[in-house]
This record gives sequence, C-alpha cells and structure tokens, in this order.
Amino acid sequence: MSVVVPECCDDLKRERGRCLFNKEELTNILDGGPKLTEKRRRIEKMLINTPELFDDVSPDYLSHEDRYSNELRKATQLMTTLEKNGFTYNDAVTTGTGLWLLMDGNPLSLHISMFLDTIKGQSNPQQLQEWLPLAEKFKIIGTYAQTELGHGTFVRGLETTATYDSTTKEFVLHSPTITATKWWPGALGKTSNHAVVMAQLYLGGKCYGPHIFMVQLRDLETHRTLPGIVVGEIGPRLGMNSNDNGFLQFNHHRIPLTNMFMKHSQVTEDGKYVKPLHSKLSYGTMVQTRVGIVYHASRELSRALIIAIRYSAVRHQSEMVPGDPEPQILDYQTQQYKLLPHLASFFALRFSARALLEVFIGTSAGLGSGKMNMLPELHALSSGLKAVATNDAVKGTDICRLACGGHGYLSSSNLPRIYTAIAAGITYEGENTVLFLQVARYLIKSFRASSQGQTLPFSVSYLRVQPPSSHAPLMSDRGLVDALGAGVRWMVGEAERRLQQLVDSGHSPHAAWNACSVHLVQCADAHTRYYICEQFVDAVSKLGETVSSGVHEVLRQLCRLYILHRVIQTAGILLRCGAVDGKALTSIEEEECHLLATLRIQAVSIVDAIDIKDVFLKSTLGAWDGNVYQRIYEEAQKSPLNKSDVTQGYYQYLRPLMKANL
Ligand SMILES: CC/C=C\C/C=C\C/C=C\C/C=C\C/C=C\C/C=C/C(=O)SCCNC(=O)CCNC(=O)[C@H](O)C(C)(C)COP(=O)(O)OP(=O)(O)OC[C@H]1O[C@@H](n2cnc3c(N)ncnc32)[C@H](O)[C@@H]1OP(=O)(O)O
Ligand SMILES: Cc1cc2nc3c(=O)[nH]c(=O)nc-3n(C[C@H](O)[C@H](O)[C@H](O)COP(=O)(O)OP(=O)(O)OC[C@H]3O[C@@H](n4cnc5c(N)ncnc54)[C@H](O)[C@@H]3O)c2cc1C
Repeated sequence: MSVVVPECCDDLKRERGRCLFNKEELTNILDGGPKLTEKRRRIEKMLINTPELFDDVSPDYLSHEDRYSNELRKATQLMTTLEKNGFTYNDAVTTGTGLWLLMDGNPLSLHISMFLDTIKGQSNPQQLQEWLPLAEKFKIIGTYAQTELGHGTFVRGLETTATYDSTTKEFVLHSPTITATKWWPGALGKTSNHAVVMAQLYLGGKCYGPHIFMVQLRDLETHRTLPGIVVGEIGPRLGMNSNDNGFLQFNHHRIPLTNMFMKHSQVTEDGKYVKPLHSKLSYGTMVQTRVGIVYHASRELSRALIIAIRYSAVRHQSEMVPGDPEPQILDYQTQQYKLLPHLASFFALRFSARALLEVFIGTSAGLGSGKMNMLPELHALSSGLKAVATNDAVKGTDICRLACGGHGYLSSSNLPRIYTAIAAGITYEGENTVLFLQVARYLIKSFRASSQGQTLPFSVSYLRVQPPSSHAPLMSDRGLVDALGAGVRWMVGEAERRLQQLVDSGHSPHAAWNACSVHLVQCADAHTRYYICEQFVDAVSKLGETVSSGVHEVLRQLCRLYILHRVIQTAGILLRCGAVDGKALTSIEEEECHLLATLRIQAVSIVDAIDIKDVFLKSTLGAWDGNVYQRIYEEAQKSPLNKSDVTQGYYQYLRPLMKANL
C-alpha cells in the first residue's frame, strides 16, 4: 500500500498557511531527535508497505472469535515484518506505530512487554540464557499472570501458592480457592503457552511472600493445556476485545526448582531461602511497565488531539455574529478551552516521560551495582506519572470526543476505540488511586525526614521546611511553578498535621491514614503535576538554546498554557496558602484566554507536527485532507446492514408486528 498525500481541503490549507514555525524541527523534538524521526519513518514506511497489517473489515463487524483471530494474524505479521527488516519489537512499541496498528488489544503485547521484561529483569544468568532466546524468537509465548479474581491491588494478598518439595526439587503450584484464580492477564486465555506467575512462596511450611515463577501452560506442539492447569478467556470487556484476557487455575501443578526467577532471591536445593537486597525487586516489571505507560498515554492522547483539532478546523457550525458565515468551531473560545490545554498536556507528558525514563535508566544501573537507595524515588515518580498520564489521557480523549459532537461518537472517528483502550490504563498496572497513595506515603515520609533535617532526594527537595527564597517574579513561568510548589508543600504539611492530630487523639496510624486519604491522594496528584511543570519548564528552557525561534515560541506558549491552567485548577489551595492572591488569579485567567486565541492560530500545524499518518490515526474525522463528510459517508456504506435494502429482521419481527392486531 503506498500512501499518496492528498490535497487538503481549503480550511486546512488556510490553517497550514498560517504556520510560523518549522514543523520538522518540532517533530524531531517530539521524537527525541532527527535520527529517531528518521527511524520511525522507516518503520512506518515498512509497515505501510505490508498490506496484511491493515484491516479489510472493521473489528466492529466481526464475531468475538474472528476479531481475536484477525488481530492475532496482524500481530504475528507485525512481528515477522519487523524481524525480517532488522527492527526489534521494541522499535514498534517505542515509536507507537506497531501499537496503533494493533490497539484493539494486540494478543502479543504482553509477550513483547511484560513477559520479555520479566525474563530480562528477574532471571539469573542460566535462566536468561535458557529463556531469552526462546522468547525472543517466539518459540515460547507468554504473559504476566499476577492478578487474581480476589486480589489485584494487594499483591501480598495473592492466594496462589508455590510450595517447595525438596524430595523432588519441584514447586507445587496450586489455586486453593475460586478467588485464587488468575484473572485478567492479557493473552492468557488462548494465545500464551507460558506465563510468568506471581505466587506465594512456601518453604518448610513458612510463607515468604510473592515470588515469580516461569510456568508452561500448554504443549508446545499441540497447544493443548497441560494436566493440572485450567485456562480460558474471560469474555467481553469495555474495550480491547481482540485480546484474549484470561483466567488460570492450578491443581497441584509441579514445576522444577529452576523455574523460580532467581536473580534477586533464591531457593537452594535443600529448601533454604536467600533474600533479595530489597524486598520489592520482584516488582521491577511493574515499575518498568509504568514508565512505558506514561509514553503510551501521551501517544494515545496525541492521536485524539490530532483528530479533534483537525476536525474543529473543518467543521463549521452556527453563527458567531448574526448573518455572518458559519465559523470553524475551533474559533469558539469554549472549543479552544476544551482542546488546547490538553494539547499542552500532551507536550508536558512527553517531556516528563523522557525525564522519567532517565531516572529509570539511572536507577536500573545503580541496582546493577547493588545501590538500592534510588528505588523508592523511582517507585514514587513512576507511580505518580503513570496515574496522572493515564487520568489525563482518558479525560483528554473523552473531551476530544465530545468536542467532535455527534460524529465523535462514531466508531469510524476512532475516538471510542482510543478512549476504551486508554481507559484501561487507569486500572491496569496499579489502579491510579492506589498508586497515588504510594506517592503520598513517600511524600509524608520525606516531609517528616526533612523536618528532622535530613537531605531529600531531588524530586521532593522542594518540600524542605525552609525553602530557598525564590527570586523569580510571581508571574514568570518559574515564579508560578514555585507558587505551585508552595501549594504542594502546604498541602503535604496540612496532611501531616491532620495525620498527627488524629494519632494524638487516639487513632491508630492506619486509621488516621485512611481518614486523611482523600487529601493524601490530592497531595500526590499535586506533587506529580508540580514535577511535570518543572520538567516542562526545564525542557523548554534547555531547548531554547538550540532550536529556532518559531519552534521555541510555540513550545513556550504551550508550556505557559499548561502552567496557567494548572494554577487556575489549584486556585483554592494557592489562595489558602497565600502563594497567589485574587488579583494575580484574575490576570492569570485573562492571560489564559488570550493564550488560547494565540495558540489557536497554529493549532493545526502543531498537531501536524506530531506527525501521525492517516493509516495510524484510522479516523474519518482526523485525516490529513480534512475530507470528513465523504469519509464518514463511505464508512457508513460498509455496514453489513447496508448489504441489502430490506433486512431479515424486517420479515422476522417488524412485518409481523405491523400485521398484528394490537
Ligand atoms: C504492547 C505493549 C508494549 C509495551 C509496554 C509498554 C507500554 C505499555 C503500553 C501499552 C500497554 C498495552 C497493553 C498492556 C495492557 C495491560 C498490561 C497490564 C498488566 C497488569 O496490570 S500486571 C498487574 C499489575 N498489578 C499491579 O500493579 C498491582 C498494584 N499493587 C502494587 O504494586 C503493590 O502491592 C502496592 C499496592 C504498590 C504496595 O502494596 P502495599 O502497600 O501492601 O505495600 P507493600 O507491603 O507491598 O510495600 C511496602 C513498601 O514497599 C514499597 N513499594 C511497593 N511497591 C514498590 C515498588 N514497586 N518499588 C519500590 N518500593 C515499592 C511501598 O511503597 C512500601 O514502602 P514504605 O514502607 O512506605 O517505605
Ligand atoms: C484491560 C486490563 C488488562 C489487564 N492485564 C493484566 C495482566 O496482563 N496481568 C495481570 O496480572 N493483571 C492484569 N490486569 C489486572 C490489573 O492489574 C488489576 O485490575 C489492577 O491492578 C487493579 O486491581 P483490582 O482489579 O483488584 O482492583 P481493586 O484493587 O479491587 O480496586 C477496586 C477499588 O478499590 C480501591 N482500592 C483498592 N485497594 C485500595 C487501597 N489500599 N486504598 C484505597 N483504595 C483501594 C481502588 O482504588 C478501586 O477504586 C488487567 C486489567 C485490565 C482492566
């Protein structure tokens, strides 16, 4: 399939004619450099030239089984195409391209992410040597099986047991109750023949907590389920229904001793336990996936924004001035207010995802040499950013849908599918409220440590009781970010005060924690957003030295909008702690409205620079040419109900009803 870039409609031509910055330069920044843009485009070209990767029929018109088979067909084709052309699966993931072709629930996504990552991150050298080549070449296909019917969040509460039998040097895996059934893992139902399984380790009658085991589930020749294992698919879900999320039960199923992942903790042949350097090292795959999800959420949000902003430039509705031609809906301030702060969020998340990845890489390198001290900070940052990124992507995507009016509700807009896919991100890989509470624990601990004079890690250093006096004027970017920091400091101080007050009045620390948890979640959210603001300001100011003035100006405006919007959202707190006053807020609100109008002028060009091709957007509303109505009409013709003028349903139900004597 070759892509011919069509002439765009007059509205979009006019929009693009107003561009005052170098789009390619902005694209390079978003990709992480010109080389990465070039690589992404090579991958895209290769994928676009593989017609088997594209749907002939929308998954909406397929049966549950055909939908799965079709996605599996494309997923396997994607993997072989990448392999043959010298790319890795990771390339397709990190560029987003592979995901966009398969984001109806790719049945190989868990294999190429959490299964492979667990093998890489949790194996000892022998295990790595044995399993990695098999997994990389798809000789074994796996998933990450942790969540159970009874417990997802509370990993320590999992019920699946792995009991060591030193006489045979085996673990016996067992699901003692219905609630111990593994439930949810992607690709577990029908695709995977292996799984990495989280189970409670029992040695000599003593429980050592959750540990990870490599378990074969199906015969490698016949694909039949092995004895002692019950496995199946869990049925339809809100979205991503082309995946085979599954269930799994063990009935005293035996696996060799060597199938416990032994990089961090070990069990000896005679059943002795060797503990890890840090008790949460076995949660490493979850942390790594959370880092990936921040990127993933920003990419999905960007797809929705491209669709909604292009559509808003093409769609004309009502009269702004009586008797005048109908304006583009993007000219309405309320439409700008719906979309442009989310456009700013996309950029903020992209820069923060990059900063988080650096922390992840630094911490992982430290772990390699036995340094565990950065782990709590990585856990807090990855938890907070995963939660904010998915919350904002879900909210932003739905706003994009709403901003497209009725047509946003059409499947062919692709907004419903983007929404339902990213909506799962709020829940999977750590439910967001739960992750925020982890961040809050870290904040309270840090606040208390700081009160005792201890030095704080970089991401929380602003919580110091005596902050360095800020010299930045309040209305500058730095000044406003400092004000936001003062707000978080006040919130955390307030949370700590309330916790202490409850404990002093006789509550247990745990009861006090629960009684303050709404406020604690707000602290965690505010802290993470403060971190995001800092990363955005830093990134834009660093780029200022290297990019052209047009691009720098656009980035500066987006960053400013993000900060102003955040200040307005936090107004109540900032007023209470005295970081801003009413007069400042009024001028911030006015400036935001002014900025919306400024950014509106180049909004289409900004989303063009995100550079996602039509074949990956898959939207009747968001295509490059803006030929919206023709595309919507043509998609409707593909409905199976339009194959005949009169449907079977007419003869079966409608006609008898019309003929009945009611
Ligand atoms: C195609 C895909 C390719 C690539 C992937 C890349 C991007 C993703 C892109 C797309 C995704 C698309 C498809 C994938 C779809 C779905 C995949 C989904 C998979 C899953 O959902 S897997 C299951 C995930 N489950 C969870 O996340 C469970 C959440 N629960 C927990 O993590 C923990 O139990 C909890 C709640 C954090 C902690 O529980 P608890 O409070 O009971 O504490 P503990 O006693 O356990 O902890 C005490 C102590 O330890 C600290 N701590 C906890 N966790 C960590 C950690 N990970 N690291 C460091 N420290 C940790 C905790 O804070 C306490 O510290 P303190 O005592 O306060 O000092
Ligand atoms: C599409 C999808 C794909 C998934 N893929 C996988 C996979 O591949 N592998 C896998 O193992 N799992 C997978 N999961 C499972 C997922 O990780 C869990 O659903 C998730 O961790 C949440 O756990 P839960 O469902 O038990 O929710 P619960 O923990 O029961 O949450 C329900 C409610 O209780 C609240 N709550 C729970 N604990 C607390 C607390 N301590 N404090 C305050 N509030 C609390 C939550 O905030 C939430 O509002 C997937 C889930 C989905 C939806």
